[in-house]
Amino acid sequence: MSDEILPEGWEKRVSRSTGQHYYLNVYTKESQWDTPTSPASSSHGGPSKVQCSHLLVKHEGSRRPASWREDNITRTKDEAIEILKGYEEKIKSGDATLADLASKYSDCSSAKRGGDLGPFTRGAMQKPFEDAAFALKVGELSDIVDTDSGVHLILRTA
Ligand SMILES: O=C(CCc1ccccc1)N[C@H](Cc1nc2ccccc2[nH]1)C(=O)O
Repeated sequence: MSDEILPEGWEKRVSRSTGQHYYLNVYTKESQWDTPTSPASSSHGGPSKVQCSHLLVKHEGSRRPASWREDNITRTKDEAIEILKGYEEKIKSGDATLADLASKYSDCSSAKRGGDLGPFTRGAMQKPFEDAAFALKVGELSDIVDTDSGVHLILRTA
């Protein structure tokens, strides 16, 4: 039936020659006869969509050196990195969670949601952020990631 629910990233197609229906991986454009039972993976076999939370510390060189926390952010990039290293230690030692620290200190509007950015595919975020996020396993914390927005810690949550 054509109203079946398919895992993320698959679409149902009908073969023009045989009328047989098949399934298309929208990321790799590969097709298969069998009904897919898991989300379509990207060409590198990695996930096609991830969900992450992040903690952003902006600095004087940030694209927009302002946030809900501070109208004019003047800290240097080195100072921002040292601050983020402090948060990284607290998270890794179990003294705090990324969500707690992001809600208090992140210079991104996602701070209001504990740093949660929601699910996203490739192409949605700045490339250094995307590459770091898609390389993480679920539950894994990134190293410090540098983007035009500032410096980030990223936690993959799904
Ligand atoms: O771009 C946004 C909003 C991001 C967002 C996405 C989805 C849900 C909620 C927020 N905020 C920027 C700071 C910023 N730069 C980023 C770069 C990559 C990922 C998240 C980022 N956050 C800023 O405030 O300057």
